[in-house]
Amino acid sequence: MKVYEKAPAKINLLLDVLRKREDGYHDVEMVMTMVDLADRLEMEELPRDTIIISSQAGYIPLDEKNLAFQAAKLIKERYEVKQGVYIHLDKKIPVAAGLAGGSSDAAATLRGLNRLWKLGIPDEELQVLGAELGSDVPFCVTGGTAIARGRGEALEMIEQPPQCWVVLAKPPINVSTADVYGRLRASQITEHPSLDQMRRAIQIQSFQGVCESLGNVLEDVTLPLHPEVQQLKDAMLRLGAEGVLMSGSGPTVFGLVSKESKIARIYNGLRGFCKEVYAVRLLG
Ligand SMILES: C[C@](O)(CO)[C@H](O)COP(=O)(O)OP(=O)(O)OC[C@H]1O[C@@H](n2ccc(N)nc2=O)[C@H](O)[C@@H]1O
Ligand SMILES: Nc1ncnc2c1ncn2[C@@H]1O[C@H](COP(=O)(O)OP(=O)(O)OP(=O)(O)O)[C@@H](O)[C@H]1O
Repeated sequence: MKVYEKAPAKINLLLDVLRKREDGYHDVEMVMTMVDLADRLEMEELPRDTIIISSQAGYIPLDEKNLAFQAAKLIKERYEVKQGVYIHLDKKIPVAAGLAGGSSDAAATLRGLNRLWKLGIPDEELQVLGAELGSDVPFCVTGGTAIARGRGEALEMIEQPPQCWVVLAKPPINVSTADVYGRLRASQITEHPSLDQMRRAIQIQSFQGVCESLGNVLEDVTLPLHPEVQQLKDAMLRLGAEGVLMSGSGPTVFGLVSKESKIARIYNGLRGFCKEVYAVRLLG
């Protein structure tokens, strides 16, 4: 038997860091939502007790370092599943981009294997399992739009933001999430984005309000290290995006656009100096 799952990318409309914790993680306040750019996973049961990962993407690990492998191993161990699984990852989300590609693959693996092996695990339990794999995984289990607290695992579901276009552009540089958090001095953050203002803008479905409330304190670390991220933000604004922000720890920048007629200009303008550009919708 085979099951299929879509693993969409996430963006952070807001990312604030409150404090560094004893365990090395940071307490955050984030507003997260999904966009219509997704990896596709195919999962097939194997009679042997083994986990095999394949992918058309040549640049991700296919062994136990792969988050889908780790998710399959975790669910097999916890629920004492003796069968094995073959997982094919059709990667569409850029890797190490700040779009939670690996986390979403892990969450999709948990959902898929729950169905394949008829385990009947409720979403909340999958989220608890997911938190063992990464801070973004619990949100990716259900998707939607959420305020995430704690280290990202404490979720409060909220309504969808007003529908719009999202242009994503990833400059050709690698950014490590651990390195960005490691360089951040939480006590020295002077400007915190307003969660209340973002929540209100979403509540009243104000696109302009959402654009005005975008904020990510990790930009304070990534932008000085990688000036090309700031250049991308400036270019997006110049080309007509109504709100722009770096997603997660970067380096991907997203621009929110209300009118389809503006997309071609922004897309073509960015393609001039950035190979990885996508124009997608928010996942409603
Ligand atoms: C940047 C975001 O992607 C925004 O959604 C997340 O905050 C990070 O989520 P993630 O990639 O799933 O992160 P994890 O795999 O759990 O952690 C990677 C590393 O980032 C740092 N980290 C992560 C989350 C957090 N709240 N505080 C941290 O300090 C830790 O050093 C950790 O070792
Ligand atoms: N299934 C997977 N897909 C992509 N990368 C993976 C996967 N499994 C493990 N990795 C490794 O994880 C690292 C981060 O990749 P990923 O695409 O998840 O980053 P990200 O989008 O920055 O995530 P986040 O936004 O959660 O910080 C890469 O170095 C990659 O080699």
